[in-house]
Amino acid sequence: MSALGGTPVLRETAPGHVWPVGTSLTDDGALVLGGADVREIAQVHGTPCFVLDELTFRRRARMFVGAFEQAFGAIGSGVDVYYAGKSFLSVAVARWAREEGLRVDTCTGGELAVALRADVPGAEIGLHGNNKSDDEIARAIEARVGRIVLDSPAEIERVARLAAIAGRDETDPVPVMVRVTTGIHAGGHEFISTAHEDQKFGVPLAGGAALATLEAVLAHPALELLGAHSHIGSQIQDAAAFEAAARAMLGLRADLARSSGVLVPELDLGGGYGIAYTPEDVPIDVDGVARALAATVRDACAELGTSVPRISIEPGRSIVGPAGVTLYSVGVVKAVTVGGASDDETAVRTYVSVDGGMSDNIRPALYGARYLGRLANRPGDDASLRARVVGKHCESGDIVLPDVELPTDVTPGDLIAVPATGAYGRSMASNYNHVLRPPVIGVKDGELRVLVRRETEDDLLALDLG
Ligand SMILES: Cc1ncc(COP(=O)(O)O)c(C=O)c1O
Ligand SMILES: N[C@@H](CCCC[NH3+])C(=O)O
Repeated sequence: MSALGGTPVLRETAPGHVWPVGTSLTDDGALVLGGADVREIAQVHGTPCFVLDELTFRRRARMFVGAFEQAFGAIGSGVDVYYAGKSFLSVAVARWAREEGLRVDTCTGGELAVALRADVPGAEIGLHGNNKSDDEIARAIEARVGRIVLDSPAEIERVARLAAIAGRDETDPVPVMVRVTTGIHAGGHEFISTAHEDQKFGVPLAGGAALATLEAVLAHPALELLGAHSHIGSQIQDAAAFEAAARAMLGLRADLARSSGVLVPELDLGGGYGIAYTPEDVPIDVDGVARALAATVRDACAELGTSVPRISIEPGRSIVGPAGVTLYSVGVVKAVTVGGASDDETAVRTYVSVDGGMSDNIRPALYGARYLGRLANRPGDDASLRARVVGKHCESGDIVLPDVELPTDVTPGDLIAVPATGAYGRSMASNYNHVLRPPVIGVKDGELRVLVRRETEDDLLALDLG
C-alpha cells in the first residue's frame, strides 16, 4: 500500500448523474453548464463562482411536488412542499420555487426578508429556529406567515404574547406547529442528524414532553395549532427512517386527540433527502419515498383510527444541491513527497491550490464531505495525477477534494469544476481571511445571470468602523 493510502480516489471521465441536467462538453473538451461554456462564465464573472442551473432547480422542485402530490393524493391527503431556504436562498431562487408550486421554509429573519422580497405571500412561508428573537417572531406575525414552528415550550408564551401585541386573538389566531424529536437518528453525519435526544432542536416525544407542549399550545386562544413537525436529519439515504418518524408522529397526533379531543389537521415530515455528491453515492428515490411514506401514513392512520392529515415536507439540499457547480481557477501546483515506513511506501502527492476553499465550501472540513472534481476548461492529457485540491486559506484543513485524479498537465489558469455544491455552499460561506464570498451565476439556455453578486473589498471595509 502506498503512503497515500486511505480514502478511494474519485474520478469521473464524463458528465454523469452528479452534474446538472444537460451538462455536456464542447468539441474541444470544455464543460458546458446550462448551455454556457464554463470558460465564458469564468471570463465574464471571475472565479471562484457558484454556477446554478435554473432548469435543474426547477425540475427537481417540480419532481418533489409531483411525486408527493400523486402519492398523497392517492390516499386522500393534500401536500405542501416547502423549499428549505437554508440550503440556498436568493430572491430569484425563492421565485423559482414559488413558480414551481413550492412554499418557502425560513429559519431566520434574514431568510424571511429574502422570501418576502421575492413577493412570496406570508401565508406560503414557514418560520423555524431554535432560538428565534422577539423581533423575528414579531416580523413573522406581521407578515402573517403560514406557520411558526415552535421549538421549545418556552416559545409558546413568547409567541402568544407577541401575537397579542399584534392584535391577534381567537378570531384571528397565529398558526403554529411544534417541532418534535422522535429519537430516530438519521443523516449523513452526526452534526446533521437532528432527532436524537441529546441535541438542541425540538421537544422530545419520549417522556411525554411533546404531548404536553402540544396540549399547552391548545390552551392559548391566540394560537392555532396546525400540527406537529419532525425533521430527523440531513443527507438521509435510508427511506425507512422517514417512515419510522411518520409512524411515531401519527401516534403522537392520535395521543393528542385522545387527551384533548383535538385531531390536528397537519403533519410536517421535514426535509433531509440525500443526493449524490460522487458517483458512488445513491441519491434517494423521491418517487419511491413519497409512495412509501404515503402507504405508511395510510396504514398507520387506519390502525390508529384517525383521518389522514395534510402533509408537508421541507426539502432543501435535494432541490438545489445538484443544480450547483463551483468553478475555481488553479493557482500553485506543488508536488509534495509523502514519507512512508520504507522507500517503497514513499509517494508524491500533488497539491493543486485553487482560488477558493473552505470559505465557499466548509463541508469537507466540517463533515468530512467528499466531492467530485474535474478539469473543466479542456480535456487535459490522458495520464492521471493523484492530486489533492486545496484552497487558499491559512489552514491546513482547507481541503476541497482530498484525493482526486486530474490530468498530469494541470496547470495554473486551468479551471476546476466541483459539482453538487448548490446546497450549503454559498449559504454557509464565510469571509475567513477576509476572502470575498463568490457570486452565484444563474445559467439557462446559454444565458448568464448574476443572482448574487461577488462581494467586494468595499463591502468588507464598510463593516470595519476603524
Ligand atoms: C427543520 C428543517 N427543515 C428542512 C431542512 C432541510 O434539510 P435538507 O436540506 O437536508 O433537505 C433542515 C435542515 O436539515 C431543517 O432543519
Ligand atoms: N449544513 C448541513 C446540513 C444542515 C441542514 C440544516 N439543518 C450540510 O451542509 O449538510
